[in-house]
Amino acid sequence: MNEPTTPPRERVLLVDDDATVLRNFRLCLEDEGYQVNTAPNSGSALSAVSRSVFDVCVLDLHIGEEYGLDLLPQLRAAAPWMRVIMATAESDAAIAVSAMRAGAADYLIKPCEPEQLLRSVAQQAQARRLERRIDELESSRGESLPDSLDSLNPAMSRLLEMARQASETDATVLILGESGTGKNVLARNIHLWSMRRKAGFATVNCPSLSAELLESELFGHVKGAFTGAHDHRQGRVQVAEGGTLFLDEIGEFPLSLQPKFLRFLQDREYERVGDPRTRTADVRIIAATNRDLATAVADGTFRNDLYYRLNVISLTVPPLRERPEDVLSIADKLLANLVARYRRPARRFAANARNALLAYSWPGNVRELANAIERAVILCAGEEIAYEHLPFAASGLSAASLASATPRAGDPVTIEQLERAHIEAVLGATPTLDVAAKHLGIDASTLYRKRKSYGLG
Ligand SMILES: Nc1ncnc2c1ncn2[C@@H]1O[C@H](COP(=O)(O)OP(=O)(O)OP(=O)(O)O)[C@@H](O)[C@H]1O
Repeated sequence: MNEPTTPPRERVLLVDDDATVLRNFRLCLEDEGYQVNTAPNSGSALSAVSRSVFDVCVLDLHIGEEYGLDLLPQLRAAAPWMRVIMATAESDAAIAVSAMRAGAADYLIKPCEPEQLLRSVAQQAQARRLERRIDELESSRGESLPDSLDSLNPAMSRLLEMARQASETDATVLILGESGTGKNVLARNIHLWSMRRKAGFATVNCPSLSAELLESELFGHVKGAFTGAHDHRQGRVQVAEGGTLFLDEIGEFPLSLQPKFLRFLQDREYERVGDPRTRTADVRIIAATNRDLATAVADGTFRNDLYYRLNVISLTVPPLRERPEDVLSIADKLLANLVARYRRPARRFAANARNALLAYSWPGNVRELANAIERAVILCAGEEIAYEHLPFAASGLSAASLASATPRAGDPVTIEQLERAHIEAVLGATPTLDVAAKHLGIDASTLYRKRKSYGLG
């Protein structure tokens, strides 16, 4: 049976002085769903690992005049969890052994085929995923809910109360709100508060798949139903039997599949792809989106009848800037989790860090806050996280200018910050993801991943 096809989310750093190699490796990995950054020399590689958290690094042995083996221990010291793949030429193959002794996880002989690069990166990404899973399980032992929810903000408290009430019924719930506000977390909590908690919670990520693959992901298929269907496969609906089916980013659900999904929503009846037998399912449905579904209905990209079927109980999660009361308590909770995960010494925030966390407007919501704290936990060598450990300091922004900061070309900001601002502006000025992707000159799935990683709605 095939595994569900979720794109990898690992972050990969490519270190090489050859721009063509960087470009080719980057495209090849991005096509598979990795988030990729490149560094043409040691200085920018070390600066990248001090700014972001990478899971895998592909490090060339000769970076111009510099020697990859000299950089390896520095990278290992700055990011001990990062798995380094040493790239060497055939003639340097013996050096690969020294690299492995110095802590490299694997080596790659260049020039290599895309499949070899992908295989090696996938192995290391898989190893990181397993390590993270073990860390998460260890740090959540004894806790009943992941990211358990509470709030000091009146609007958010009301929303949580409604969500608790809804969880006692089987009513369909539609969760709305900007990207990164915690819609996934709320959906999972509703499941855990409900009578269905002992059964499965299955997520379907609507935009990451074509209509054909999404149909098979949801409802399953039989062997030979289409080219590539080598095995029978149960769908997410069946995985969620007795429990909850969560449709993330329902606003991107393909129009052609909406009638079949509407019927499923009404009658809980469906057929696997390639199998005429009608099956019934016992699942509770939760859907989420950061799109304005009423506008999508008006544009003709979302069916009216499906919208009304989904919109039985709708919960709109407020953006973080509208619930400043929650920033520090979420930050403290994230700090505790991340410190346990990375085994770092940080225990609290200094006053200047707390003030900066409160002053910033968090356009990427809780996801941006979580990223900022993850980075700070890694950078902070002592017990107290200070202002300089936060990303604002790396951008050269004063605490006073945080609330209104929009980076422009030439500002002392990273390429990622500029890219984020540009993507945000283009998304705001275009009607759909496809049109925005055309403007940006990238494909829609790359834009989808970038939007997610930057926490943009
Ligand atoms: N109350 C919370 N406490 C701790 N972490 C949280 C909380 N809410 C959200 N997060 C974290 O913030 C990140 C974003 O949350 P989530 O994926 O639920 O947002 P979302 O609104 O579903 O985003 P998107 O629209 O992009 O799918 C996750 O890493 C999640 O664990």
